[in-house]
Amino acid sequence: MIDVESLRVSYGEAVVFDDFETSVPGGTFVGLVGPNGAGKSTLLRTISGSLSPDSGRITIDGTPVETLRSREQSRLVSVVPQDTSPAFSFTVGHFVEMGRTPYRSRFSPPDETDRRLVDEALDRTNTARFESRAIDELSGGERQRVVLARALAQDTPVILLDEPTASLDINHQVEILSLVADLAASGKTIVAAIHDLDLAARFCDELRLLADGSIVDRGRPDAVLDAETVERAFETEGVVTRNYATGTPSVTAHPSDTDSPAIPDRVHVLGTGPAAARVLSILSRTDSDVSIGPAPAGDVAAVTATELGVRSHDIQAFAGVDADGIRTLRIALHEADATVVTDDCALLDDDRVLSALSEQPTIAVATAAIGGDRHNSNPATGPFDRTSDPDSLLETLATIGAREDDETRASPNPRYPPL
Ligand SMILES: Nc1ncnc2c1ncn2[C@@H]1O[C@H](COP(=O)(O)OP(=O)(O)OP(=O)(O)O)[C@@H](O)[C@H]1O
Repeated sequence: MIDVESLRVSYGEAVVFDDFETSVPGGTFVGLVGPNGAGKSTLLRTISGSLSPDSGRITIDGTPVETLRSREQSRLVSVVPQDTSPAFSFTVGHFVEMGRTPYRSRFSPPDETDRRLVDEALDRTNTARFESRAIDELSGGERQRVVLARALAQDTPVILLDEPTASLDINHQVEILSLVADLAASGKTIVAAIHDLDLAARFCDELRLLADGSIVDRGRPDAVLDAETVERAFETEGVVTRNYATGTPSVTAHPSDTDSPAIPDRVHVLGTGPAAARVLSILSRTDSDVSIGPAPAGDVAAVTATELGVRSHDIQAFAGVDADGIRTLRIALHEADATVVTDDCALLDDDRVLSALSEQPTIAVATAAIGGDRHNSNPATGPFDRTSDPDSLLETLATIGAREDDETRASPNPRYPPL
């Protein structure tokens, strides 16, 4: 258990923390997230004892960190720093063995326990094959895993990591964070500064969201990562949805864009699956009133709609659209100023749906590039203009908005310029 009380830390005149408090329960993996300069590294450095606070107290399992001598500290806390470039050229084996220094007298050779812990650490971080190579000849990602191996060999109850996945490829990111989560599950207390919010949400037991030296929110990842809190901390607009593979929150930041084109007030979306979900996510960044449906309940688009607060006309999964569904669709279309349909939408095979759509300004989004299930390339699919790039969708919608101002919707089947 780590306890941080009334902490004040400054670099010269610049105060980073003032009267800062937090705690990390034993055996948990806590992620420090937040914008650049929030104080994540400073907090890690202070907990590890490498930076002295102006005032306040940090205790680990009840022992104040500042009262510990360096060797005692190193038996309690290991650190994987952000910058892992070593000052000297050691072999990987020798470097990892240094993790055992706090337990050995200066000139004694490594004993059986040292050897076993070093081997285990090399094994668990998948770095045993580098054992005899010089550490400064490894890639940044390989070196990062070796530095984690040293921390494992150090065998401390607390491990602090500053951006442990920064230079790792996606496979090793997941591998290392799974390992860190396993270590927490086996009783270690872990605090890691992590920039990638999706990875933090996926692997951490809890988050501390920091901004400007304060905790904006703390708790389980899905409680902390909501759009409003993320916007407040990062000062940018964000959309929080669910990662369907892992079930954990997924955060997409959208820079506040004051130049985004004016689009129609009400936009209806017809489609299912990831492509329609993406369209919803794009539209949810605008001021438009967005609706979707009919979409099968439980479909990724319907679920995303709920998460984004978009109105959804659900139908039972796998059920076709009955007369009631068509009526609902007609009403939704009538209420909307424009409709966006994904071209993999199975309902485009239904003549009643096509006829309803052709009375409206409609844009068909080609979905092959964005996870569409079924590329419907039949030009007879509909009299709609197509956008092949979903990111240009807003511009195309803006042209509809502009035309709507000039023309009435009197002409059926209106044509709009393709992108
Ligand atoms: N050695 C230093 N000397 C002076 N100011 C520093 C020093 N290290 C950090 N700071 C300042 O302290 C504040 C907190 O920095 P810190 O590195 O802890 O933030 P962070 O949340 O880890 O940021 P990042 O996400 O960019 O790594 C920042 O304003 C930073 O400029």
